[in-house]
Amino acid sequence: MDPFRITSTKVLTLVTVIDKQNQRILLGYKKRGFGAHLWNGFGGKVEPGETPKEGAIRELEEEAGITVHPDKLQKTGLLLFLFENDTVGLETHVYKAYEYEGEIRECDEMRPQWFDFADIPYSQMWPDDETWLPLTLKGQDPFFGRICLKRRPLTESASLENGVSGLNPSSSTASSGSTTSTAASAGNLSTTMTNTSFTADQPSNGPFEIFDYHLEHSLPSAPHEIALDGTVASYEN
Ligand SMILES: Nc1nc2c([nH]c(=O)n2[C@H]2C[C@H](O)[C@@H](COP(=O)(O)OP(=O)(O)OP(=O)(O)O)O2)c(=O)[nH]1
Repeated sequence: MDPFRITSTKVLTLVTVIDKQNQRILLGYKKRGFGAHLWNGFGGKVEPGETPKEGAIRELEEEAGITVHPDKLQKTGLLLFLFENDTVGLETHVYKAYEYEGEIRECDEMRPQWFDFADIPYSQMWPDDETWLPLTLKGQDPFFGRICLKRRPLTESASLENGVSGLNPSSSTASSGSTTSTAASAGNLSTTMTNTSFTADQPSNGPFEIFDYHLEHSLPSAPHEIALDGTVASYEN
């Protein structure tokens, strides 16, 4: 049985705010919850009745204190995070914004900070970010990614105990997304990697490591459908 086979998805959002002029990106240090102690974009679960874009705008406001007009929020990708032996996939709608309104502020969940493109703290981010965030920054988007994550070996996780909380990704509640048995779309294959392990001196990017990933640059049109093997049949903007 495929340990990355899913039976349902949860819909999440993730927003990166980019200051093009100064070549920097706004990230937030997650203080608690899923992915705690990692730097990440802003986002979370899409609530019932919300579109992913509406959810993304709400989460950005809640977590960073700033507002982005819907027309200024661009879809940069759709990432499907699959966790070993977890039948719930995280269907994550990824957006970017070059303009915002309001004052950036810290909240009890996130501490925002600007990072120069040259100093993005990948070693303290989810391990897959290094595979797709550069595509956003270089404008090589939108993209679709299927990312399979597995827990790091216990010895490594144990040494991370005080660093990153490794919650069961599907243990929290969220609105449910699509589940279908539709066949996969093809798209332009760009990258595939298997069994990447991290050395002891790069341990800080969370309790998970990449087992395998696939990124492609061509996206089918709406509405998307996630297949049980984690591939996507079409795409929603
Ligand atoms: N960059 C990156 N982000 C990820 C990965 N996996 C993953 O779930 N995320 C993002 C998507 C979401 O923005 C966030 C997890 O959402 P969440 O539902 O736990 O968010 P939350 O703790 O803020 O909860 P809530 O506000 O929705 O209640 O982490 C990943 O591998 N890389």
